[in-house]
Amino acid sequence: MGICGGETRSNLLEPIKAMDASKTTSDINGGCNAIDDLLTTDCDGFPGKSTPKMSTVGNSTNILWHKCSVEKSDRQELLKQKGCVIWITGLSGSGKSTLACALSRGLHARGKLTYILDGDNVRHGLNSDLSFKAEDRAENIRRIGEVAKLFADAGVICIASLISPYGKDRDACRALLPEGDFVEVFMDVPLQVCEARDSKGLYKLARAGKIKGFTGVDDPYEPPLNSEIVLQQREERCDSPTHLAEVVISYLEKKGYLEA
Ligand SMILES: Nc1ncnc2c1ncn2[C@@H]1O[C@H](COP(=O)(O)OS(=O)(=O)O)[C@@H](OP(=O)(O)O)[C@H]1O
Ligand SMILES: Nc1ncnc2c1ncn2[C@@H]1O[C@H](COP(=O)(O)OP(=O)(O)O)[C@@H](O)[C@H]1O
Repeated sequence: MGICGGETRSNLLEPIKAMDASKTTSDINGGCNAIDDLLTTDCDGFPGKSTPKMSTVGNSTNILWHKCSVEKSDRQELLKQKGCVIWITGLSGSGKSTLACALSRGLHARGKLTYILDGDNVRHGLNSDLSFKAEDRAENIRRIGEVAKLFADAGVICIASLISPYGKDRDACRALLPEGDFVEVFMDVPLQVCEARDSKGLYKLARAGKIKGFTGVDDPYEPPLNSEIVLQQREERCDSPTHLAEVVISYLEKKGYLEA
């Protein structure tokens, strides 16, 4: 990749300079002081003269990480919040989607940018190729974890709500993020309560043998042991979704995620 036809070096620098008057060109370009430096290093906007070190990740060979001078901290400053992932896990019917929505509403009302990745919804598109067998659930969780990481890097408070039944897969998603940025919320609702709610009629179908491998019925759910937040609901009617959302919002406030 080279400098595009008609664009001069100084043309290309203008948007960088205009971006943040408080930063020096050196700050913005990660320590590159002169245009000649820019041309011999991997700073963004210019190709390096030296051969860059290529990587291999999984089956992707000869790939190169491109760094940009607009960083996560810049986006967080713009949004006046810190990007993170709220990972809501629990049985079907435990109230994950309801909490995700109440949380999004509560944060939106405080001027905070959120985005929900709901298992059910993501399975309508990106993950529509995945079934509910163990390896597909693992892949569902992995992909949602990776997408959530991108949202957090964008500075967004990303709310992932999916059953995510396996501890190993949840922990792998946690490991994708910096310490503290993955907040696991366990909807600790007994199977009997979820089954009594049965808002989609899926438990009934599972008990009748019409859905095979339904979580909690004939497929496992591994309760998390070290969640940042545990929301216990022992009866069908207990804390309102708004109240539960407030518990999560208070946690985020205390940990400094609602300011840049
Ligand atoms: N076999 C089986 N087991 C569990 N759930 C099932 C199944 N088949 C379909 N559904 C519906 O899919 C929703 C769960 O999708 P997830 O992506 O959250 O599941 S997982 O994390 O991959 O286990 C789940 O939604 P929620 O009720 O919101 O959890 C169900 O609507
Ligand atoms: N805090 C709550 N108290 C009582 N009922 C709830 C609560 N949260 C959700 N519900 C009800 O439980 C059912 C399942 O909620 P849902 O959010 O769809 O769960 P999940 O996404 O875990 O399957 C719905 O009928 C919903 O109205």
